[in-house]
Amino acid sequence: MATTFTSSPIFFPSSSSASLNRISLNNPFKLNAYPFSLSKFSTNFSSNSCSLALTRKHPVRLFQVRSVAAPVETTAGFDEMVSGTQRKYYLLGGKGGVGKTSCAASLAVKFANNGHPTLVVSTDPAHSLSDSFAQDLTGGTLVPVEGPLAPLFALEINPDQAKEEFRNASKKNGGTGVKDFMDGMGLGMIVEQLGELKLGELLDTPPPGLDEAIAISKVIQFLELEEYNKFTRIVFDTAPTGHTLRLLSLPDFLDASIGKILKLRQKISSATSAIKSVFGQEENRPDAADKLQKLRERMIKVRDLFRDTESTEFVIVTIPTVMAINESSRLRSSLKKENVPVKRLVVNQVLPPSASDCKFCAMKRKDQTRALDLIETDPELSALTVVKAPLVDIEIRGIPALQFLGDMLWK
Ligand SMILES: Nc1ncnc2c1ncn2[C@@H]1O[C@H](COP(=O)(O)OP(=O)(O)OP(=O)(O)O)[C@@H](O)[C@H]1O
Repeated sequence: MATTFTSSPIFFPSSSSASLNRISLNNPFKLNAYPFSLSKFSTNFSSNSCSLALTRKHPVRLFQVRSVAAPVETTAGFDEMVSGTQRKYYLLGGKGGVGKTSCAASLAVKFANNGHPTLVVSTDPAHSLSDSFAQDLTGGTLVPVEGPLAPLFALEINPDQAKEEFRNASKKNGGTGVKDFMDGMGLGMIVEQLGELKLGELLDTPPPGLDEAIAISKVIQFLELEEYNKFTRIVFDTAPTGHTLRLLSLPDFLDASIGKILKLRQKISSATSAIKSVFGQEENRPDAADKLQKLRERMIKVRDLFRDTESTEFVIVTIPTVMAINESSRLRSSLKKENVPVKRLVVNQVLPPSASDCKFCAMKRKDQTRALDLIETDPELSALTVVKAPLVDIEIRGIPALQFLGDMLWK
């Protein structure tokens, strides 16, 4: 017997009858990878919504359909993004709250629906992947995302845990613990040299961006594992702009610090056997210096990854406000200085055209147009491919909503 119940809204890209007409009564269509056939259809254009009854074998599902913005004209060049099976990395970043997670999640879903085994990673200390996918993806390990056609996995890096590992490795090799120990041994000169490194203090009061650097180096560590070989697309949902900018210079800084520590460690360990024991020479225990050396290598990989034009692209996400666009311009300038490849600028939450006489909307649209015009004259942004995504009238959460956003955005 058929059952009737309400489910989450499904979305169609336009309020126009043309869009809705595409669904004809006898025409089965695919929703979230399941075949449905349409049995009943009623509209109410005055409230911008309509109801559908969808039949899948016996049960009847009732959906609310909201009409939203017309699709945007500029295309992101998704064909180029999706082509090839060699691994590609997409880092999405921008000002806080502009829709980085929504855009990153929608891109990951689109890659997976196009056959790429995909990994979406959050390195933002304030994770929101679970909220965006409406699935529990926490835990700091690979978690499968239910819904897309090809495998999609999510990884939310726990920055505190990653930082703790780093702190432990470096303390054994010249951080505050060793400094205190050698101070007690009266090794003044070495203590002074260690003082210069200031790594202990750095980890006690980390500068913004350090979490992000360590989280990304943790991802690199994961990528060395065999189970990660299958991913041909890796999408990063990064922390807001400020973090990202500082992050860019951190790998070099940390690489230099770790390099110094390793050199110093070599000098010290040959000086006295007492000091040697501090650095963990016990049998069956991995040498802390090896761990530190690995971390250093990963930092170099992070730095190289950011700058590899063949495999990596940083996509700037913004919204049509003067403040956000100015910030995007500064971000692009810094990324350019650091040789990080950028080709696309996503302008999210653009008000769709409307025939209504809403004064607030008209003012807001004018304001957005002014901001959008800025992009055309901005020396940093004007050369980028600008992709606009409309502001939709409900929150983007869950796979169907991300598919909907992705289909408008990544074309
Ligand atoms: N085009 C859109 N239309 C309507 N709502 C949107 C759109 N894009 C994003 N949102 C909503 O805006 C909110 C913020 O989006 P999101 O979490 O993706 O931003 P963020 O840049 O990742 O934020 P943060 O900087 O806090 O990590 C969410 O509630 C999301 O559903």
